Amino acid sequence: MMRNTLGEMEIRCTEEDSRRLMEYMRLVLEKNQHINLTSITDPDEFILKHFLDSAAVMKLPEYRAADTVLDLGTGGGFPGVPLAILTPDKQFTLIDSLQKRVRVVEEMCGEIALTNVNLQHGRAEDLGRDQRYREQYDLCLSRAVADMAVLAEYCLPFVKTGGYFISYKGSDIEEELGAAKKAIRVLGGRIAGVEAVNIKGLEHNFVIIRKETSTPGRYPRQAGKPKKSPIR
Ligand SMILES: C[S@@+](CC[C@H](N)C(=O)[O-])C[C@H]1O[C@@H](n2cnc3c(N)ncnc32)[C@H](O)[C@@H]1O
Repeated sequence: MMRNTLGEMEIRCTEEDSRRLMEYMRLVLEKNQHINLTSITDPDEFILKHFLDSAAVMKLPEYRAADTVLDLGTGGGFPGVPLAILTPDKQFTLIDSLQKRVRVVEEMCGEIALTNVNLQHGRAEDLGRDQRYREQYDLCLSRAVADMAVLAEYCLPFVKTGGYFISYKGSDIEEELGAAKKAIRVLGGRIAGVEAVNIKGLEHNFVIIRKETSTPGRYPRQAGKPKKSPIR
């Protein structure tokens, strides 16, 4: 079902890619018994919500154009790991603030011999001020991490001017997006578009933000602050 659906979405998935994705699912479900990586344990649902949903971004030109991709708040490796499997020509950095998850995802990537992924433990607010990460990426992705205004402060500092931040959001985003407009602008971004996707009845939106100007040096604020008092 996975390869057929990816084919319908015009996303290339070789037999080897498919084998690796299935092995990654097996590993996640196995590790999930000891450390919380996902609430989804049914294989069909896992394929839909973790693999197909993650891969849907591949049809966007802003994704295709990127060489370096950051996944902020990757959790069990989503969307970063499936994307790294399906687009081996891109370099991925996967960040999460929970060290145990980072270690396990790193181990699982090793087991499926993924060479285009780097795992980094840390909070967005700290790494976004670190010159090794700040404004180094063509594209930053994030799924299910925070509200849009908070997410803009987590993600935009990592993006090069001229690059993009794409957020995976649900179907109802107007209010959230309206409340994030100021934050996006202040951090150097501009909403370039919202792309609706429907994968086998699963509806969501990609919010596409272009980084127009460099993020002012005072952002991101110290750890905890963006969530506690989002820029409004
Ligand atoms: C609900 S999980 C989503 C995981 C994954 N992106 C997915 O869609 O399945 C949110 C993740 O974001 C991480 N996170 C939350 N705040 C963060 C921050 N400020 N910096 C880095 N990671 C953060 C959490 O540790 C958690 O693993």
